[in-house]
Amino acid sequence: MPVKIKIEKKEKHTRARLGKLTTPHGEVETPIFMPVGTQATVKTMTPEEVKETGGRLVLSNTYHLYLRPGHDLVKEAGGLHKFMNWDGPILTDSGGFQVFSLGPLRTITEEGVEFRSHIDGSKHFFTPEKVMEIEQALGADIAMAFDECAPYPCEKEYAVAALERTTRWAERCKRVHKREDQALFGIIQGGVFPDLRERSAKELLAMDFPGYGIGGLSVGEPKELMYEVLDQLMPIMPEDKPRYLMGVGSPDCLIEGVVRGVDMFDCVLPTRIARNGTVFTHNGKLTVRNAEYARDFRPMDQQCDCYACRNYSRAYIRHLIKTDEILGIRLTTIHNLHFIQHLMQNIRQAIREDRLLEYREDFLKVFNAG
Ligand SMILES: Nc1nc2cc3nc(NCCc4ccc(CCO)cc4)[nH]c3cc2c(=O)[nH]1
Repeated sequence: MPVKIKIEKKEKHTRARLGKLTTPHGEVETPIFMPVGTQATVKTMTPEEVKETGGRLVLSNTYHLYLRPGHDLVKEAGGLHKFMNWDGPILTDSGGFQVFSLGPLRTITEEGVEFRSHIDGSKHFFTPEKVMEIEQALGADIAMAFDECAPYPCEKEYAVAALERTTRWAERCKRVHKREDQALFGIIQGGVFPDLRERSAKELLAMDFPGYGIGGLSVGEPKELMYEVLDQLMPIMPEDKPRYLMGVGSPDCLIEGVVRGVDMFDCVLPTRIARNGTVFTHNGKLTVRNAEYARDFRPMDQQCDCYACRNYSRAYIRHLIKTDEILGIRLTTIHNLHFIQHLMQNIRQAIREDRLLEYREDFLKVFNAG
């Protein structure tokens, strides 16, 4: 059993759990936020810097690495860990979300998805079997099944068809997945329809995957609707398997997801907005590139002890970003990753002390007031 979760403590007033996720590349604490390294790098960060901010498990992406540099090249390099010099656990998403996001550039059939590369328009065909070949070549500790992520909004019939195909493709993934040191996670679909979510979960739980992604969310639906789907879905999830809410999220969504029993999260948000010159602070978001900070010699967040906040001012970081100096987005990235990991550390401590609801109230009162 290469990947398993051990629940250390259940929070008294919520469904939140404190756990330890064991993988072939080490053990990590949950709830966990996983920085996204789509093309085998957490953008602008060295692996040491990712670790320094608190990152322990990083994501990479099958679709992107298949297109560039190619999974065969990564395999030849000794696999993803060696290639990107990351000695901790890695999770690869299957590309289900990417190929479905290509819109008109893709054709879905029962066999698989024909799509055109977003880079050069060349034609490719992903089947569950092909995606398993790619993920096994990349060698992540956790590989996500090839699924069909229904858009939001969509007709219930569409969500049914996507759920049913996702179940059939999960079977096909499981049948060809042979790598013993890699855990294959199923992905639950079903759109925002509680009955479909329950059906998708039950069909995939019957296949006994070591962990489960909750897909089809954070695709444009209102946050309250996502929370409602989780309220209905989480009670039927097994206690002893990791629950991974894919593509989430912002600080409020992370807290709300943990309250509802989610163990694992990933999102490009912290690193993406950092490159646009926006950072999280305990008072909410701050766009440090704005003119109002030109002569502001305070740190980005006066309550933050990250490398960027200990050594540089808003004025300096704004100057770097305005002049396209690469150090600027490196500093905002370091800060945002540190901010999110520090939030997860506070959440884990609040679970230990059975005061997660108080923590949620205190954090959001100040964060949302900003
Ligand atoms: N295989 C698979 N992967 C997924 C990845 C996802 N990622 C999301 N949401 C991410 C949304 C997202 C995208 C960009 C930004 C930055 C904006 O500045 C923030 C969030 N939902 C997702 C659903 C699925 C899914 O069903 N199946």
